[in-house]
Amino acid sequence: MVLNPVIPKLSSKLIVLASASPRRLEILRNAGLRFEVVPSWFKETLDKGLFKAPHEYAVETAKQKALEVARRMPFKHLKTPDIVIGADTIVTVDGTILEKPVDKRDAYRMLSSLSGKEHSVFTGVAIVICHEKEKVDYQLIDFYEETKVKFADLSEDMLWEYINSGEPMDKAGGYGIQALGGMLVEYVHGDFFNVVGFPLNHFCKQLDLIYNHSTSSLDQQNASDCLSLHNSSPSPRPNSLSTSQTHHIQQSSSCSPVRKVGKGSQSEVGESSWRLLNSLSAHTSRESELQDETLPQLTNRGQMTDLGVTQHEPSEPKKEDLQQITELMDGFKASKALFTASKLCVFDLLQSRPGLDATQVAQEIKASLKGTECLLQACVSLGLLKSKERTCKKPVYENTDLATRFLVSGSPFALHGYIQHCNDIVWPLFSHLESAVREGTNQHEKAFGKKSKDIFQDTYYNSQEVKLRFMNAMHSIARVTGKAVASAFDLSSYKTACDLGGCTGAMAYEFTKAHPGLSVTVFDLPAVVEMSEHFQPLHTDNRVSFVAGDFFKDELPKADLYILARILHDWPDEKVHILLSKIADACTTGCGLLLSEIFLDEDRRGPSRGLLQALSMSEGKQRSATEYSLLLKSHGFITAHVTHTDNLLDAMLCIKV
Ligand SMILES: C[S@@+](CC[C@H](N)C(=O)[O-])C[C@H]1O[C@@H](n2cnc3c(N)ncnc32)[C@H](O)[C@@H]1O
Repeated sequence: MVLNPVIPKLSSKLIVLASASPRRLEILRNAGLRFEVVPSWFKETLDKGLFKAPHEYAVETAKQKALEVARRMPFKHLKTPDIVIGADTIVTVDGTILEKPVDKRDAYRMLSSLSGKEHSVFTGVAIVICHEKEKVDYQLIDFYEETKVKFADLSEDMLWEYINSGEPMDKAGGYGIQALGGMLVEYVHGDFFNVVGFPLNHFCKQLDLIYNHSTSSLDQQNASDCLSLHNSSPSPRPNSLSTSQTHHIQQSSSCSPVRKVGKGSQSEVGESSWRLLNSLSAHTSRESELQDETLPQLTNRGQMTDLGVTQHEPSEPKKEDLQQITELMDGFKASKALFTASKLCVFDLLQSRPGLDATQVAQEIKASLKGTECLLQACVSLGLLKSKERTCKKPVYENTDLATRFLVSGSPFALHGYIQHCNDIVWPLFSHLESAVREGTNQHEKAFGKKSKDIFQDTYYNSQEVKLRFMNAMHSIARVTGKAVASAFDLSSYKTACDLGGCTGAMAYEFTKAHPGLSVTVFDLPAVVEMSEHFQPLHTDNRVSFVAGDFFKDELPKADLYILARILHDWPDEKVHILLSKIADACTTGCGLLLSEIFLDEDRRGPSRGLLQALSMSEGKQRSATEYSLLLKSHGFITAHVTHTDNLLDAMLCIKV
């Protein structure tokens, strides 16, 4: 087994799979590789027409997926991976590339084009090796594998039975060879795993080449690559990797989708190309962001020895490390300054009257001059306000674009309501965080002087004022996130939807805007529905209606799509099962369930927004996409698509089978 000798060398490395495909995950796990899963946010929208051959498209997509994760992690996850693996599988038949079907009709189109014919399955793989010094450098190895598959003649009945099983939806070419789709296949020529989604054998050969055929450690090797490549034009890879196969080392500053690949048969290891991608460096400090990206990076070669890094005096703390730690220590001060300025309506005031000085602002918000000056200056430092100095006069203030967009209460994306909720509810809970951690219980009694079993009924809807504030908070977040969630999937086959716990209807309105054929019933507690008319948008074509009820107890409105946006994280598994079984009972086969939440990374190391929110949660918990998928699967829903919307919420579309 080629992979085995490599594994010990990889055990200390942070290896990341930039793919949410459970099949790839299983293939690599079964091979004994230890890795984290961080699904790529790269959208598979490259123009296929730009590529001379289909495999070039798959390789480029794999590369962009892996690079997106490699570049995101140092910022979003605050850690740099050692290796990121990206992959993309496509099916080609008669010169057409087939990816994942978007709906049943698309699945039918794909499968009928494969019926009775031989087709090719290509998986492009990219291995990105990251080197973190003052900034992060990347090396890229990419390759692809082709497998030929022949389908039997498929009758209409067979086709539809397979489509209705739900299996085709998240698979390239619309079939899964490892499950029911295996019954459609007459023969396979080449690597079977390649058809499942990952060419394991070719990948192992690549790892072997990288880690076992090096004459020195990879780090050392990479360091010398960095130096030589920074100063030279494209050159062959140094001896350790220059076997009889062809390797291309290029100093590449372009992400051009059309690129040269070594000549050779599809399964030859020599197909891979090596590149040092300086221009794609992720910078770890603000100053380095400002550097000319084309300048060569200085690598202190003197620090490297045969054993790796030499012993040296404890170095001065790095500026960016200090910055990171102080930002964490001061984070609560920044939040509270934002909450206070928002509560005192500073941003609304400066929107209607830009150019006021501190004395005028203090008068208007009825606060002390000293305190107001400090608050305004802090807001300038946080990028929320701009100040203009006037000769011999006091500075005057106005909103930045960020404040105008999100902090002015009348703006379409105003987060004013949510900020007040953070100030009035989340902040007191976090001030008892130590007790929450010690006791493992919610701190409602300490924070608000009363126990809470059901946070909605016992805390949020206890008084009209608190209820409206909570609804305002939900409304503002839904308006910011709603469009991305509503347009994440093709929902054209659904006519009626029910937004369970849809609150003010803000999310429902986004769904009707994004899908002209869809009507949405918002189902929420009576206390909420009675106030919903206060939040209706001015122009509405009445495709949103409201029904009052309790989704744990009452009958759910009939619909062919159910929406659960930011609902399940509030509840423990027992309650989630009660709700899901009610939804499953209301659904017929083919009904959809759209779930929108923050999905935790599978290794639970991020995103920190979700993990921090979990600290103040009472009954509920945050979950990963796989955990949600499994909960839904136990009620007969299979996951068709998962998407990270690049917004505050992720989304998953599941189908009842
Ligand atoms: C966190 S909010 C999410 C609101 C909305 N889905 C969104 O994304 O903006 C949870 C919603 O669930 C509703 N809810 C809580 N318990 C409920 C129950 N037993 N029956 C119906 N709705 C409920 C709340 O009133 C609230 O509107």
